[in-house]
Amino acid sequence: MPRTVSLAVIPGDGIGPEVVAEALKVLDAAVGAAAPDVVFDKVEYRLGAGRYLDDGEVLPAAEFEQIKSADAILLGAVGGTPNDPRLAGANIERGLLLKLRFELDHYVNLRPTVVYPTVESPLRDPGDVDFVVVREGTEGPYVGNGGNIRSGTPHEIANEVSVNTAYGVERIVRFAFGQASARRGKLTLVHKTNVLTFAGGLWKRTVDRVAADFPDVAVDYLHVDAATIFFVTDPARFDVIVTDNLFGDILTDLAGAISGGIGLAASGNINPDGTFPSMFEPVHGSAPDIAGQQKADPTAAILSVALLLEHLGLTDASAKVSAAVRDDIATRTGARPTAEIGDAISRLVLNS
Ligand SMILES: NC(=O)c1ccc[n+]([C@@H]2O[C@H](COP(=O)([O-])OP(=O)(O)OC[C@H]3O[C@@H](n4cnc5c(N)ncnc54)[C@H](O)[C@@H]3O)[C@@H](O)[C@H]2O)c1
Ligand SMILES: CC(C)[C@H](C(=O)O)[C@@H](O)C(=O)O
Ligand SMILES: [Mg+2]
Repeated sequence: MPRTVSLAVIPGDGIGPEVVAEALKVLDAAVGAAAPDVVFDKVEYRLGAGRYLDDGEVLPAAEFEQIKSADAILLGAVGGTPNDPRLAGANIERGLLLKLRFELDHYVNLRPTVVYPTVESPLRDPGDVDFVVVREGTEGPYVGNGGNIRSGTPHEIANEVSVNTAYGVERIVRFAFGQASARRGKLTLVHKTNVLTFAGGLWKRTVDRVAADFPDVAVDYLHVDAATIFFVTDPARFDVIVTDNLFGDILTDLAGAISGGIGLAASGNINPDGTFPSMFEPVHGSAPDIAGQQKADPTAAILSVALLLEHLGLTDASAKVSAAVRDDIATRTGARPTAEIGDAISRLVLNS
């Protein structure tokens, strides 16, 4: 009996559909080559800013229920041009993307960074860079715990309060220790404990306590501002970084930039207990400035497929995708259209 995997596909807006088309090409190639007994049953959902502008819907309940029952989700990118007034009432990011992450309890936002030896990194000599940011995905300043008074007046007061629970911090910290233990045994907590003493204190105490269960892991701490220095001057020092939702968001765009471009940065929004489907997506957004021009690098979406395959236990297929990306990057000389990159990586997968 073939195994069937139901995959919800949300191409989204801007470059989202362009990069997802290439990611699916590579997925099909990898599954054909390394997991021929697995059938991917893909269902596409047209969600995002474009859909909202068409019919006013952000995430209809019926579609959400279907997505929730899938085995996994592949997402391109959602959102329009930043600050487009037509989207002000919708808040696609919160109403769609964050709703999926929160409702599907994607408390692990896993964002790996590798600087491939031949890649054009803006760093002159990045060294052997291979780290993973374990970003908390369901708490922090992202929860919408805020409000304002006297809106629009010179006396407006706006609050956006970060929520950090002992339960939420402990589960992400434990996951990060597990990752470090399986990798090179080094965990760096990144926070801002010198100023955010309440939230930072909880994170620091949790790391110190959980450390006792992982004697094989060496623990380090950096304030987030200092961490940005080391991302540029010595990124090879990192193995696993654990941090909150907002710091993790910012650090992983920087990680993408140092690794040779945001078009290379993949991510997994993971529900480790498997109660809900995990969601895989590039770190980048819908890039309205280059949309529709075949200028987007689909590698981040393709590497997100590698994370998806690994999550589903299809490790050979996942390894083929990662190896094909590595080989493609090794021969890159200049800009290529989006589809050409997807075709080249698919060929490498099939020939491996
Ligand atoms: N996961 C998501 O769906 C997601 C993530 C980030 C931003 N967004 C949304 O996307 C929209 C645009 O956001 P932004 O401009 O801040 O960030 P962005 O990541 O879309 O773009 C930032 C810069 O990176 C470039 N870039 C991004 N992806 C690229 C790729 N694959 N290849 C080559 N260049 C690439 C863009 O051209 C742009 O110059 C906003 O609506 C934002 O909210 C969505
Ligand atoms: C679009 C936005 C809500 C999202 C985030 O902040 O998490 C994005 O920047 C990301 O990194 O996935
Ligand atoms: Mg981001």
